[in-house]
Amino acid sequence: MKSHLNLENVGVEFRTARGPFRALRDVTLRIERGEFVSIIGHSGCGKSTLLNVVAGLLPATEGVVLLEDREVKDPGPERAVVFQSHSLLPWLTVYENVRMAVDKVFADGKTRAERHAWTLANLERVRMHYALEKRPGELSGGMKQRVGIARALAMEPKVLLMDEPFGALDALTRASLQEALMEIHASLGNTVIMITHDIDEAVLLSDRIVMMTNGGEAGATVGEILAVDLPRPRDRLVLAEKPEYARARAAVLKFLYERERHPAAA
Ligand SMILES: Nc1ncnc2c1ncn2[C@@H]1O[C@H](COP(=O)(O)OP(=O)(O)OP(=O)(O)O)[C@@H](O)[C@H]1O
Repeated sequence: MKSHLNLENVGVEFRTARGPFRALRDVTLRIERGEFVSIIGHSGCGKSTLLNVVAGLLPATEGVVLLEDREVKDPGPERAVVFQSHSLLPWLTVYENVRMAVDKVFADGKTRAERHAWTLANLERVRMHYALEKRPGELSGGMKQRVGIARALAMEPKVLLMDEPFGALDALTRASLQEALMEIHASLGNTVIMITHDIDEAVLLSDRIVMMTNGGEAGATVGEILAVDLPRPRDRLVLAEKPEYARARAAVLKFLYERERHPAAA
């Protein structure tokens, strides 16, 4: 039986001035509807490349990505992406940035009044409804990320793809956005794939953590997959006391550390 999202033997080779460069090989992943999956691995191992293939922004050289049995070939609103640095349009207000996406996706499906209400509802979800008229230049990094998340959610994506969404934020803002993301995930049940460098973040948020090998000449692939069996809703302070949390954390740390010492290990 196929899963909701299937990556089947995905490989990516880039053409460069110095000849072909193999970034990924043989990545096979099955992700269920509503699952929260983190991707972790050393810098440059191919995490963004993998996410871009799922987003439809980059074609796979080999293999396929199937979402509900349909092959992913192009970007689409059912796979919304949130990047590390926000990608809001600076000349539009907070409201307009989200409304534009809503208008694009629901041009036929919703009336003007419904699109207005939907825009506000998504900004409320990330607690940015009090800053509708501000422009990105007037917002903090955390606020911009909130608007980016609202815009992605407003498209009602089947899959939310996040490339180090909180990487550029201070620890407190990061924690508050992690809380917001957990609430949203609990209420909407989206499938989420998130790249992170932060082991605690991965354990706190994920159902499974996909650990990537470094690749080297041969290209990176899935090394290990760790299931995080911690009950939800999760409270970071309570979790910190749980042996399962410490076990999961140690397993990821061990994987990354061993890859650091033996970079070529598959
Ligand atoms: N367009 C491209 N052309 C050639 N090589 C590329 C291209 N994009 C990425 N690469 C190479 O592919 C490899 C994987 O890059 P990628 O950005 O996916 O890594 P990453 O794991 O997301 O890194 P980081 O954690 O530092 O963001 C790197 O060696 C990178 O230099």
